[in-house]
Amino acid sequence: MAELNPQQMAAVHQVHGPLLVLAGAGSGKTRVITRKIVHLIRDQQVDARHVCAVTFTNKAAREMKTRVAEALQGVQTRGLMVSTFHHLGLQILRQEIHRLDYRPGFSILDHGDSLTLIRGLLRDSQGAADLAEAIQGRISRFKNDGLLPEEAASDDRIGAQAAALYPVYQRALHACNAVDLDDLILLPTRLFHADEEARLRWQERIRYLLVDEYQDSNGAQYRLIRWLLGSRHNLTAVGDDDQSIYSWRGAAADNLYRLAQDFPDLQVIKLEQNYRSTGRILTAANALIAHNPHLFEKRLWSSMGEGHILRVLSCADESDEAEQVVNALLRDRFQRQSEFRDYAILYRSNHQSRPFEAALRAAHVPYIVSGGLSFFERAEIKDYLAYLRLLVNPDDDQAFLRAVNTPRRGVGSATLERLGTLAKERNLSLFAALWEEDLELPDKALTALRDFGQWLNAKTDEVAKTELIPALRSVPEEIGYLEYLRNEGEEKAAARRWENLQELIAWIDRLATQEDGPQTLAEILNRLMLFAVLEREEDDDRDVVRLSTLHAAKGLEFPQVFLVGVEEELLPHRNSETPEQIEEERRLFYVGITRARFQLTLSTARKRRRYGEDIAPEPSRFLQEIPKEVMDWQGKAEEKDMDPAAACARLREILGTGA
Ligand SMILES: Nc1ncnc2c1ncn2[C@@H]1O[C@H](COP(=O)(O)OP(=O)(O)OP(=O)(O)O)[C@@H](O)[C@H]1O
Ligand SMILES: [Mg+2]
Repeated sequence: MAELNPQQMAAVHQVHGPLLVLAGAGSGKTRVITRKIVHLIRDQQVDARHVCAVTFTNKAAREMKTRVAEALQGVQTRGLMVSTFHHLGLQILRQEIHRLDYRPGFSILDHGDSLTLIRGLLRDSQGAADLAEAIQGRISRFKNDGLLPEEAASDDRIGAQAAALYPVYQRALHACNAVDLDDLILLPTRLFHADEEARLRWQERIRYLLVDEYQDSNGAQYRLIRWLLGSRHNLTAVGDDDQSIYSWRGAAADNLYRLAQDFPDLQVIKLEQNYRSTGRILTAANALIAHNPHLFEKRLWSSMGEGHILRVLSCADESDEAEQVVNALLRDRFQRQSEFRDYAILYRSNHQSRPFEAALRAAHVPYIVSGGLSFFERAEIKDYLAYLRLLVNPDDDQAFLRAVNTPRRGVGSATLERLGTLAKERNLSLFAALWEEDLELPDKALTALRDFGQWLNAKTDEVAKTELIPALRSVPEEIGYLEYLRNEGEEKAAARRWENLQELIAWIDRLATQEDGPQTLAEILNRLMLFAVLEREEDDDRDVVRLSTLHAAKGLEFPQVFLVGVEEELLPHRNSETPEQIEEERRLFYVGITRARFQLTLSTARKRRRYGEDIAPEPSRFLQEIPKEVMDWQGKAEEKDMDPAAACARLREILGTGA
């Protein structure tokens, strides 16, 4: 247990009862969790299958597993659970979902599929189409707050509509044996509420529960924690109220207070030494966050020396900003002989990555965008996954609708409507309805539909009885997908999309051959859908610069951080109006600053294009909250616009026209 300070040590050694470690960024909270897992298994001889740790991202889970395995060196860790809340929920549902009257092999709907479903339901009750998204958000919010369909209520109009639709939506999901992302947490809580046997089984299994980034857990997750703890109360929660950045997703720092209320014997440990960042970075972070209300005063200190001064690049416009940042990065890398992976470029909103990607590409710098447009949002990937989903769960109506006409099989919308009506009348899935004897359709359409159904049946058989990967590999060929792609677009685009598909299949192959990886198609698909809806699997080993939103950077650290677009409207985001929203934006900035270990560079632009217009943004108000003496503004002097006559003369000079 080397390399733990006395407070960390105390947190690791307090094995029984509820414990909250409440501490600022970089103070070693995540390390406490990792070391505690090791302590439980190695020193306390707890069987690894009784230990469960919850992290905020899959990436963090992978990292933690690796660290634990390194420290345990060969000690048995089979059954150890380290995963996100969603993954934990999925694990529970995989074993128990039949007890909630779903069939095994259920589908997980992504955001888009769930929206389509809601649109369909709204059409029946004549709502405007653009309402669907608002309603989806509100239903998701109910679920995140831990509310069951019968518990949801709201005073405002859209909320009331959402509360009314929630049970209908839930029945529709159930009818196609599907769950949405929020259900991965909510359904286990419903199960544990109603089913004592299942509850006892899981309480017996998970005897030690450790939760990282606790401040961002939501109401549903809190319920799940409570159920899992049972009467043992062996909870280690670590968090930082100053890093709570998901209140829009129903996460409530309230969960911090709730712990104190619900567990009178709660122990609280504070950590104050920061092991990540140099002094000036911490001075900036401390001063900034002091502008927010606090649970208690946290003054982080570091023994790493004062370090570099914070650079602020004042840039002409967004492409200048990208160029300056990439130049600074390359210069720095050359001087320090460091690696690309030491650098991160962080921003508030996804769209801000574009100029940086362009500049990095131009400079031949390898990079990866996290939290960006996912591989899984591509049409060819969704098409193929729709087929796989049907092979596992033919009643997945969303997948059916996608697959039945991709590639086209001559099944028109009139046919599908007929089928849909019959399915609804009889409470059947679309797939089940197509075998109904009195399905009245023109011969050609009926044959096309049933041919498709028969192909699906035969393929499902093949998947069950023969080797999995070859059976999956032949799907695109059997359905004529390459020709379809060629008819859809140019040859080059078709080739690229075909390649994406091959990449996916190769990945599935890798997943299936991994030791303790998923084995059946249902398991593989569940795993893929989790990546697809939550985050992309990332190739962590590559030496690349990381581009990331501030949200997706939580918990990570980098020697060099560029935090770009530190302007009003961007950070704080222009949708933030209330004092509470501004506080959340400040926390987001705090999270960004505290990712940096040795050097932090901030940047602003004097001109930006927005909605086709040039605007002149102001530097973020947050910059004024950072003490001047730790900041060095660069390039501010060139701020003056050139006067037009001088510019003209200069141009003539360059062109050598003299006219
Ligand atoms: N006692 C210690 N001695 C030396 N280094 C430590 C110690 N504790 C933590 N560290 C290192 O400090 C860095 C920050 O630790 P960690 O990521 O656990 O902090 P955290 O509190 O989880 O931060 P965040 O709030 O950003 O999630 C890591 O590089 C970690 O290895
Ligand atoms: Mg952490």
